[in-house]
Amino acid sequence: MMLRSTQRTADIVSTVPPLRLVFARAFQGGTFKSNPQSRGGPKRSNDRRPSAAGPSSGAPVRRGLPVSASSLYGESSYRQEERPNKGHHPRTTNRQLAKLPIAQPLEPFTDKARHVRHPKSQPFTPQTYPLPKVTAETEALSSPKPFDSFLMIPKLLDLMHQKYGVTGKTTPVQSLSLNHFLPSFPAPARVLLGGETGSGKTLAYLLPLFHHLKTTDPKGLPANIGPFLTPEQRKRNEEILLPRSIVLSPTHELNRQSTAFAKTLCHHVKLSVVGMSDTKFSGVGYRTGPLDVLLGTGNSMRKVLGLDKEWSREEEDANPSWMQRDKRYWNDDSVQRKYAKGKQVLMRNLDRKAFVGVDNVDWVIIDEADVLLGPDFAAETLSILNHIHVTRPSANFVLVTATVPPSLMHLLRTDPLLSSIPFTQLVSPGMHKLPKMLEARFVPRSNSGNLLTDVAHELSRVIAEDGVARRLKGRAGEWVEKSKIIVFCNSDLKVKQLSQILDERGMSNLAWTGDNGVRIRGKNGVLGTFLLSPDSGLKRPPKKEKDVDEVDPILEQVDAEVDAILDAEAAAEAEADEDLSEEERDELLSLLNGGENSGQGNYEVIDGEEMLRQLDETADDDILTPESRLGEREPSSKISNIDVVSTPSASESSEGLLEAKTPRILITTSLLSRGLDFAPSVSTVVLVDKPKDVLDFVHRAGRAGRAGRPGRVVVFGMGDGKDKGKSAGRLGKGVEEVVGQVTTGRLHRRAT
Ligand SMILES: Nc1ncnc2c1ncn2[C@@H]1O[C@H](COP(=O)(O)OP(=O)(O)OP(=O)(O)O)[C@@H](O)[C@H]1O
Repeated sequence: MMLRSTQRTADIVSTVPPLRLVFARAFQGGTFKSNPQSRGGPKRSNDRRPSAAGPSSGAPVRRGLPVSASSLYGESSYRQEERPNKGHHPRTTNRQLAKLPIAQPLEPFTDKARHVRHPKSQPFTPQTYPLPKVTAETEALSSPKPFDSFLMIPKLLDLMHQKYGVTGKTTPVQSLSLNHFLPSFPAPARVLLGGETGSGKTLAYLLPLFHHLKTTDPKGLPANIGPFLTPEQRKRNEEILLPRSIVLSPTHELNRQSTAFAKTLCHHVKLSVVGMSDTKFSGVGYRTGPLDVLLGTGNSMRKVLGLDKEWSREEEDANPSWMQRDKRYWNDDSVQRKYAKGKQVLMRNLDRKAFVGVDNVDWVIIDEADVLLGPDFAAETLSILNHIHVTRPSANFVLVTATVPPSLMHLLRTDPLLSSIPFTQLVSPGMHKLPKMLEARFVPRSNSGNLLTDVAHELSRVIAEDGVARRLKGRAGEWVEKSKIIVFCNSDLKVKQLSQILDERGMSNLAWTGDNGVRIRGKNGVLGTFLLSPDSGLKRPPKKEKDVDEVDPILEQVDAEVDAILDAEAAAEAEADEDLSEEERDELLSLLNGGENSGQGNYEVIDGEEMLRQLDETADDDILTPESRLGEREPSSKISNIDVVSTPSASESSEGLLEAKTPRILITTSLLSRGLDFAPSVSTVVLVDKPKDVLDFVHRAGRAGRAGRPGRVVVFGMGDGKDKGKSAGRLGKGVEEVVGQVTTGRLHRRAT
């Protein structure tokens, strides 16, 4: 009897994974021994039928079963009628016992053993999901057209004419999007909008969004916004913010830039926009009632929607960023009264941990969808989509991306919500290609072995090269802004190390990492000097024109004042961008030459043409073009009057003089590789470390060469230098071939 009972216990223990684990662990140490043969034998361990041969016929023996184990399952765990012989078992004699095989000791419990018994499921091998073929129809739909070929509202059309001129044309991805959404579209929309970096995807989703928000007939509006509100709706309007559209971005920097751009456009078309510009969400806290567009990162959106249960009031209170911002005003008696109501709303919402209702949401735009629906963020993003879908099943979803990895396509086909309505893929023919005007340059590892010194050296060359080009253009009557460079590293530590090296060389730079103070305060700050201004090309709207749907003017004023203070702080961090004055230059020259009258200096002021001429004389004519000669030259011992090329010895003495200049070099990580629209002055992207994969490469490189402008990407530590100066055409081909097949893994050599 005891034997049968222990047999079953051991069988259960050995086959049901969690139990087996518990028991194996509990009995490790020697008291419990089981015979492994019994598990692999013909009698299936989960087979509850009694053996016809009876309990003693070849049944393995378990010796030393602790009392606790038998009492745990006990005899009562068997129903009486299931027992063989209805519970009457012949007593096992000592002789019978002696004939039974001796139990073999159980193999010690190891991870390996566990792995063998429960092999992990096969790793996910993504299928490849080819992008839609570029057909004659796609070509036609994506061909650039004048903006007035689409039936958008006149105010939007005016804006486009202002920005890109009356002869301006849409980009391919904008044509695809406008053709699909205007004047009407099959609702609810499920659209995947794809185009290469810098191809104008922001407008490709904002134009149809604004058009439809603006043209929706007020009678057809959700009840909370319509003119005839019930008392409940009125109450809800007073309690909570009710956006009609939501735009999600992966980073605060991108969110702030998109918000600034959307606000600029909305000043003209009269739509209300709120961006959760803070790393927390003070911008939303005060506000209630209808709103047209709410922008935020996935995380902040989850918080304001009340989906982030982890978030606590204490955490918010402890955060100095928004508390400082608020206290600055609330400690002032005269304004305190004015904001009492706003404060009340904020505090109440903080307590109930939900600021935003989805009752009116008609549009959800997911920018950089391959990140937000990628392995790291998919769960959070899907929780937002599901939350909205429950209340607003008719909401339109638009996914925007420059790269479509198979994991995204897989999700679109397998996720219950996303697969419920197939996504229409509006993908521009240039998708998965590098921008046409991007030149690639490979810098092999130097023998010195000091990568960061090599990088500093290369940066000097790039600055000198751009300086000469700028000077030559200036002579031809074209004013060109000083060029800027973005350097991507793989770690914050390397960003800081490189920044230090450049500081030591007197090369003013901005190191931007996740823990950057300005970033945490909720501003892009001095980073703004690298970004394209949101209102570039647009006339400023008249001051008195106030947005009709805009929120409380007092709160707007608060925002404006806060912005002014934060801007002033940012400005203090970055002094004005000016050329060296005559005086400064002379001083610098004197320093570099070891003192005014030392007579030992090798430095002089030369202009760009002279620099080119001198370089021409020394360069190897067979290999290099006049432009690339600059790049091949050792750091100059001259100071051009355009840009300063510093050497270590120069930098030591000139440090103080140069550091006040606005940084022309931005050093960062992949944090800034997504979506940000950098100013045309950003001529070059430098990749210090190998990007994580080819997608990462495409996005980093794509910060230059935007909107059809020329740009260059300098890749360190790859190639043998022979690829120098090769155009992006060949490079792009490689990228195109592999980019759609990458989920994770190493960067493909061919793609770089
Ligand atoms: N029709 C157009 N004509 C000329 N320039 C345009 C047009 N549409 C957009 N641009 C410009 O192209 C630049 C890049 O636009 P945008 O930032 O939207 O690119 P993107 O495709 O979103 O890039 P990324 O993939 O890096 O996010 C912007 O400076 C924008 O002003």
